[in-house]
Amino acid sequence: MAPDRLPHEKGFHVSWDQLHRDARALAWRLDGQGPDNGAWRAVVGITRGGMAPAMIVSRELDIRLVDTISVKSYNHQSQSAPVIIKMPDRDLVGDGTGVLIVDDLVDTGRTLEVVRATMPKAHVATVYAKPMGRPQVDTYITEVSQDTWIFFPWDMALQYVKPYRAGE
Ligand SMILES: O=P(O)(O)OC[C@H]1O[C@H](OP(=O)(O)OP(=O)(O)O)[C@H](O)[C@@H]1O
Ligand SMILES: O=c1[nH]c(=O)c2nc[nH]c2[nH]1
Ligand SMILES: [Mg+2]
Repeated sequence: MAPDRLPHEKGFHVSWDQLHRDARALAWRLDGQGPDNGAWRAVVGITRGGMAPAMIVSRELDIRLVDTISVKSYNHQSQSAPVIIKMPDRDLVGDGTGVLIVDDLVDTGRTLEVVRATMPKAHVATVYAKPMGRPQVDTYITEVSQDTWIFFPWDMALQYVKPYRAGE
């Protein structure tokens, strides 16, 4: 008998193509929503996962001022307290007015809590969101359940999979 469940049923696997489409959708949602006649001043990507969507958003919205904030917290799937190990240029971001902070996803919201505290007036956008972290995000595209692990294309490789009904 075939198993009731596919392997990784609670895994959400994102291809480069899917990420590109979802990050573009995020950009289009943010278009015209900035505080200066709809414009955004700068993008700050949260390293490392936020760098790919930050690049796509800044490209779509023609934002040339792009910086990063580096946060370390997860080691594989276990999290410790997030620590900021590199700040963006303070003269560029100020209190965050007109700044778009971009990350690939919010899970518990701990990373964004720490980042928000450094730029309280910034707008926070992620491509994916889990319910616990949603209050930390102003704009996101796709929500997945809390017990789903999102697998990003930079963490995966194409490989052979056995047929669903493998011969005994
Ligand atoms: O909402 P949270 O529970 O804080 O988790 C979300 C953060 O975790 C991941 O980053 P990670 O710390 O794995 O680092 P990376 O981006 O360098 O891979 C992800 O890219 C988010 O930044
Ligand atoms: O690749 C990842 N997928 C996730 O679902 C996740 N949650 C926190 N950090 C994460 N990293
Ligand atoms: Mg990250």
